[in-house]
Amino acid sequence: MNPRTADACITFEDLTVGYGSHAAVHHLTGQVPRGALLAVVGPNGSGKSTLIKCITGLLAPMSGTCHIAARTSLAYLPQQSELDCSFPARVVDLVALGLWRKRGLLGRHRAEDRGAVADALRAVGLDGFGRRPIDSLSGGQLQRALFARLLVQDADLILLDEPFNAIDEKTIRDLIGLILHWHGEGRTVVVVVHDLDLVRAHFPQALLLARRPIAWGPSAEVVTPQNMQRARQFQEAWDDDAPWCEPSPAPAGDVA
Ligand SMILES: Nc1ncnc2c1ncn2[C@@H]1O[C@H](COP(=O)(O)OP(=O)(O)OP(=O)(O)O)[C@@H](O)[C@H]1O
Repeated sequence: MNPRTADACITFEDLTVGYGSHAAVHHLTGQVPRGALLAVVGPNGSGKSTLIKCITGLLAPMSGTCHIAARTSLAYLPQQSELDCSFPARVVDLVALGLWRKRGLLGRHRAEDRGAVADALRAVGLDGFGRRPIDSLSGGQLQRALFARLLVQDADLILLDEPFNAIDEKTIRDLIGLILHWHGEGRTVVVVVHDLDLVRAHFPQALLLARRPIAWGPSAEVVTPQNMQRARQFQEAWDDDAPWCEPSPAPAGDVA
């Protein structure tokens, strides 16, 4: 096991996590240093969302540990399919939810908060959309509004689960720009991504999962045809009804 180092933001020690008695991610060991920009990749059902949920604390480890450095504030954007945006709220209300840690859920917003929300809407290209009901937004506009909420949340660790799914190319480019900006500010950003060209182009580090870690390190070394094929083979051969597995050596990551 890797010792926890001072600059680690997230430390996994032989982490296994899943649902009921079914493990979805097995034996993950490694560290995500503060300030890393990490893409989590892998075939469908390979455990990417499960890992993100474990980092947020929504899912407890079945064995091993997932440790977040002390005093790390965390922001999480689930897949859009997990969000219910049918309730009657305006775009400004959705974005202002990012302030709840500062103000509490029912806290009164100050002029500076309204300014922060307006700045965030401008930064994501939604100037003038504040009073629109959220159920009137397109998928791309909604994703921009959710990124505005992340902006006002101002977290040290940002977790994004498939933020580019079903989003037009211009919006993807703009959202990538925001992610790179957060990276430049020294925040730690972990993103589940399906588009491997985006990973190669913009993400310095990648973790390839297929129910267990297949590779972890610089994206150019991880996202290779050989590794992707290994991941697909491993995923296809996976038996969900197999008995509890024994620990096996797996690549440990320590990304910079
Ligand atoms: N709530 C749940 N209850 C039981 N099993 C689940 C649950 N969510 C996911 N799983 C199972 O855990 C495994 C990993 O799922 P997960 O959603 O983490 O994969 P993923 O890599 O994010 O997939 P995708 O790319 O399709 O979003 C799958 O076999 C899935 O069916």
